[in-house]
This record gives sequence, C-alpha cells and structure tokens, in this order.
Amino acid sequence: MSRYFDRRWFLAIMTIVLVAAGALCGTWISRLVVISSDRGQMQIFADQLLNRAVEVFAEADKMLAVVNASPHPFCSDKEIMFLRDMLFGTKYLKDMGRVRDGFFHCSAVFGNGKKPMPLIKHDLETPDGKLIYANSRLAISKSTAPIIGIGNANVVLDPAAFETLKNPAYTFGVMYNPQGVSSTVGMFGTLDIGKTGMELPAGAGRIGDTVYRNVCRNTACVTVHAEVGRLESSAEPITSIITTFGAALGGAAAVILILLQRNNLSLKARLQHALSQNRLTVEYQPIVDVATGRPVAAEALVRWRENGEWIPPDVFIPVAEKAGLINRLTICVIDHVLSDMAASLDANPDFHISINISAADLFDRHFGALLALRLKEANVANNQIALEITERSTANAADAKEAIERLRSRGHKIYIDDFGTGYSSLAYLGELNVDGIKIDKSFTQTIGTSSVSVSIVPQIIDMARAHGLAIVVEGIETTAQRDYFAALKPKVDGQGWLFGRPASAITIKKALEPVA
Ligand SMILES: Nc1nc2c(ncn2[C@@H]2O[C@@H]3COP(=O)(O)O[C@H]4[C@@H](O)[C@H](n5cnc6c(=O)[nH]c(N)nc65)O[C@@H]4COP(=O)(O)O[C@H]3[C@H]2O)c(=O)[nH]1
Repeated sequence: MSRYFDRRWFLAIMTIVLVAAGALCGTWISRLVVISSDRGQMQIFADQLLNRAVEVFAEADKMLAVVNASPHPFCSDKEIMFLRDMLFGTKYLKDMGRVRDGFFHCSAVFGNGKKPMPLIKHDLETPDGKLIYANSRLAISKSTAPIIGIGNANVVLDPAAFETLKNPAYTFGVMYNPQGVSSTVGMFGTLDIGKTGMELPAGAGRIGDTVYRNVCRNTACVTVHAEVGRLESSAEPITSIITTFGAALGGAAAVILILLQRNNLSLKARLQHALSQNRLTVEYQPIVDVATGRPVAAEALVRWRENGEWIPPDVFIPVAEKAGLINRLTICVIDHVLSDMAASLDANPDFHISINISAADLFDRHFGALLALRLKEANVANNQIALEITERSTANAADAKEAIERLRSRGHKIYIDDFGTGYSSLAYLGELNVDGIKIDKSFTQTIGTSSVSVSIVPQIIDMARAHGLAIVVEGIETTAQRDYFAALKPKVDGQGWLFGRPASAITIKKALEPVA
C-alpha cells in the first residue's frame, strides 16, 4: 500500500475516509452519551413525579377518611367549620365536600347554603368503592380539577400540585391507580392519556419516535414521555461538538499517517541515493576470547551519516528491507569489508569477519555464489567470512535449513544473532544446523546484577553446548560480566564496549598487528 502514498488521489481519499470515519464515530459516541444521559434524566424526573403523586393521593385518602368520620351533623355549620379547619391544614387539596344519594350538598369552600346538585358520572370506580373523576367542572368556579370520592365525602385535588415539577422536555400523566395498569385514569399532567383503560407497560421503552418510562407506587402511577427528535435537538450542541472533534481526530490521523509515510518515503529515497553514491561506511567491533581478551573476529556494522547526522542501522535497515534495497546494502557492506580487511584477513587466517545478512539475502539462491565471486577476487577464504542471521528469518524452518546448508557448504559459519529475543528454542536451532549463537545483550545485562539469580544465561549456555553450538556473548560492558563468562569452560567468545566499541577499520587492524 505504501506505493500509493505518493499519489494525490490516494491521499485525498484516505483523508476523506478518515475524517468521515472520525465524524461517524463522534456522532455515534455523542448519541450514546445523549441516550444514556437522557435515560438517567428521565428516571430522575419520573421519580420526582411519583414521590409527589404518592404524597398527593395519600393526603386525599387521609382526608376522605377524616370527612367520612366527621363528628358533626351532616352539612351543619359546625361541620362546614370543621371541613375548613381540615382543608387549611392540607397541602394539595382545593376543597373537601359532602355527598349523599347522588347529590353534592356542601363543602368547605362552597358552604352549605345552596341547593344540592346532582353528581356527574364518575370516570372510574375502584374495588374499594372510590369514585374517580378525572377532570370535573367544579361547582364553585368554572375551572376543572380531579376529584376522588368515597361514602359521603369527596376531595378536590389541586390541579397545580405538579406545576413546579413541569419540564419542557417531557410530557407526563399522573394516575390514581390502585388496581394496577388495567384501569388507569389520568388526573394530572400534560399528557393526554384518555379517561380509562390505558395500558401501562411496566418500566422504560420506546414506541415509534417516543421514549417512555412508567412507574407505580402505592396508589400512584406516573408515565413520562419524550420525543426522541426533541431530545436529540436539545442535545445538538454536544452532538456537533463531539462529531466535529471526531472529524478533527480523523483528519489529524490522516495528516500524521501522511507525514510518517512521507518521512519513510524520503528516508527510502535518501537511502537509495546514499547507496548509489556509495556513501555508506562500515565499522568493526572486536569479538574476543573472553578468557584471554584476544581478538578472534570482528563484526562489520554498517554506518550512514547524512548531513552531519548519524542514522542508526535499527532505523534504516528495516526501511531497506521493506524497500527491497537490502541486497544492495549487504553487497555494499561486503565490498567495504573486503576492501578494508582483505590484507589483514590474509595475514591472520584464524581471524574472521562477521557480516549481518537479512532474510532476503539468506533466501537469495545467488547470494552464496555472488559472495564467493567477490571473495575470490579479493583473495579472501570463504571461512573467514561468517554470516549472522536473525531468528526471525528462520521462521520457515524447512526453507531456512536448506538456505543455511547452502551457505555452510561454501565454508561460511552461520550464527543466530540476538539469540533469545525471537522466542525460538535451542532445540529448533539445533535442527537448523547453524554453527553458533550470539546471546543477546539484554541477557548479558542480567549478569553482575541482583537479577543474576534469575538469569537464564547459564541454561542457554548449557543447552547451546549440548547442541554443539559455538557461543558469542553480546554486550559485555562490565568487568563483572567479563569475569563471569571468562570462568566458563569450554571458552566462550564475547563482544561489547568493555573490549571495544565499533570503530574504523584502522582500529581493528592495529589490534591485529603483532606486538613488537
Ligand atoms: N548497549 C550496548 N550495545 C552494544 C555493545 N556492543 C555492541 N553494541 C551494539 O550492539 C549492536 C550489535 O549488532 P547486532 O546485534 O548485529 O544488531 C545490529 C544489526 O542487527 C543491524 N545491523 C548493523 N549493521 C548491519 C548490516 O550491515 N546489515 C544488516 N542486515 N544489519 C545490520 O543493526 C543492529 C544495530 O547495530 P548497531 O546500532 O551498530 O549496534 C550494534 C553495536 O553497536 C555493548 O556493550 N552495549
């Protein structure tokens, strides 16, 4: 895919897709936020209504009992005074009256001087004989209000009992509902829920474009409704903020991806240029017999300096591998090694140079022949060039085994580099038939510290020996580490800053010169 990154149309499409994906995610997240916050808000609102309804109906029930048990003669002056006293002590009642034989006779507000009036038809009769008038026209005013009656008493509920709780986001209904959902009469609220028989599904849910929550306690039930569209539009500011934020994140991701890819592209182009101008160089780090400190080999490490800045191999080697430049890079390193070291290798036949090769080199069937040709031209023996491969490049065991065999048959020793970082077992490496392992520096660092007791280095060494593998210990930096490995028998080789940092060919050649 990386090859498309320098095409404008691809960048434009990728940016649009990422911005759209970010915006979609933002909308989705904001909807979730809105829905969950609405559910919580609605529940709070429904609970407040229900608490108030329970209070209102409890007061009505209590006063109905009080009026029915009046100690005074029916509708006498004393009883009217008694009703007034009681009414002043209530919170949610507008009037308390007396009825008999289908006629209204007197009340606290109406008094007792008028002619009895026939009662209108009630909307609902409860099993315990209460008559519910959902919204009756009152005798004393032209207004309407809910009335509950039983025996020879009735009470008028204050229509404003829920006024203070009203919320523009919701419509609601409050019902006196002692029989459960089957006989509901709406008595308060902004919601037109009809007179009787409204079915109230329990709990919360959604019907069409409306979400609802129905709750009951004691003789009270409330139903709260909200239009989804209205909720969403009230949440529009937060939705657009989160959507814009999502789109911005998507755009930022696109810009970062493009910049990263551009950087990589330019690194690739710069590396290509450096290779064609032969500007890469090689440094050598000594590999010594740890017990004696005598150099037995050196590892060739590629170096790239550009505009005064060193670019680490860990950065550009993966780029070279991905861009298909690694074979050229390896040949470039080999050419440097031969031009730097051919004479020293000839003078020190027991000394060898170790070169890092990548999977692409290992599996290139012509690599061995190409290397042999160059070695022959430089008059260097094949066994003086060892090759380091990574555990990763041996993932395909059958192919790796064959490739390793091809190179070994030409006389090259093969080492597994950074052993221990790639999770392959020593038994597996035994099968691959390599010559040795280089124990990764992260393991060396456990020697000479408190973690030595848990170090797996001794086991690695034992098992490598059991498989007949040579051992090079990488990253020896301290005398404690050196002493630990120097004590091992048979001997191991080592590499690290304690013995010498990677340096120019001159340094390593000097170390090989016979002491005068
Ligand atoms: N902390 C610490 N580090 C030490 C010590 N002694 C040596 N080192 C560093 O450890 C790395 C050893 O090389 P490597 O494991 O093959 O790891 C190499 C190798 O995998 C790769 N590389 C280097 N040159 C080449 C090359 O020519 N071809 C290929 N394919 N890969 C290369 O890049 C990696 C990094 O190379 P460098 O940066 O040169 O880093 C080198 C070296 O500078 C020590 O005592 N302590």
